[in-house]
Amino acid sequence: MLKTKIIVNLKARNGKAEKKWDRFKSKLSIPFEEHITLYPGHARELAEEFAFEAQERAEDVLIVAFGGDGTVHEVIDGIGESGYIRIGAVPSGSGNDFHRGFTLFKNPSDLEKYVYNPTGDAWMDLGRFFSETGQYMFVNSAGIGLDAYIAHKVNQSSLKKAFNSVYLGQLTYSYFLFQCLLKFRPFNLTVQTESDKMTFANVWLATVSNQPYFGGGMKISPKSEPDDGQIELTVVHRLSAMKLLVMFISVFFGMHTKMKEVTQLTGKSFSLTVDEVIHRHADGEYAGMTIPYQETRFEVKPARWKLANCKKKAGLPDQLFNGEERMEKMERGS
Ligand SMILES: Nc1ncnc2c1ncn2[C@@H]1O[C@H](COP(=O)(O)OP(=O)(O)OP(=O)(O)O)[C@@H](O)[C@H]1O
Repeated sequence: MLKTKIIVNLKARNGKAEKKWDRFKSKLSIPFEEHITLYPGHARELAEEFAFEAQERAEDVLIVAFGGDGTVHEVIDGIGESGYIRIGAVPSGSGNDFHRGFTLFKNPSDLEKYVYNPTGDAWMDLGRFFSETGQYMFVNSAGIGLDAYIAHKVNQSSLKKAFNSVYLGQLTYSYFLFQCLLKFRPFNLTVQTESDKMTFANVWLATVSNQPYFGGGMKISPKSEPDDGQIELTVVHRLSAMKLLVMFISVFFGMHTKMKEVTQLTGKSFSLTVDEVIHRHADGEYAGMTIPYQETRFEVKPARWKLANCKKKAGLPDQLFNGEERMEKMERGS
């Protein structure tokens, strides 16, 4: 039976995760370790420690992130590139975009079945970005502009709690969209791809996606596949505040891609340079501000973490090689 460690953020969904955890735990009959996070960043530290232990013991371990996107982000950041760790998740946050883009454990019995018979694991890509002010990773998406500004306001606000208390957590982002729209000033953007350089005027947001969803269920990047070794850049530019609102509504259905003001590119890296001080985010968490005319380089790291219980066909044949061999193969480009 696979060793199982569950990292639980009781503070997720403004504390509502606690009740869910009590119910979930009471129905589990497999042996597992429970690790409650005590402060922001604790999930990352725990995951790092578990990955280190697994490496030392050459032992496969399942780490389940019980929380929202922030908790999953920390856990995946913490494990580094360990080939011994499989990541699972139980959606218990407000937005839960991770859980829309990746397979998860919907209930205790899903988890138990997997632990008795751990099949269907698949290597998933990781996004990273680098700038003068720091280095960040992302599992779902990262970006510059209005989306980052909204994410920052949402995370700071006590209204998130109010929405969560009436089970409308995923509407928080939409609510703040209206507010931030009035304050935010579009910027100019230069994008350097692997083969091309392009400029965009009056940009509202530039988002880099590893999976389709962001902002609590908006399908911003319908083509994104988290195991294809590529990332997608979405640039929303040259449109009025009113049309931007229409675009955000159409995003829920993935229809915005037909608008001429929405440009989508696929690649392995994108260097973005803006002419203003603009908010950035990584998986919906504040990730510093841009420095005007200094680039932020986004890139994909293919097959860097292993998703448990993956229901879709994996991009890489996981069964064929272990973590170290996998890294060697990738470095050799095979
Ligand atoms: N004991 C704790 N006290 C305070 N904050 C914590 C604690 N444990 C974890 N956190 C922080 O809680 C934050 C929010 O968690 P998480 O993102 O999982 O839930 P959420 O915000 O409700 O969901 P989502 O991100 O899906 O909208 C994370 O940034 C995490 O670092």
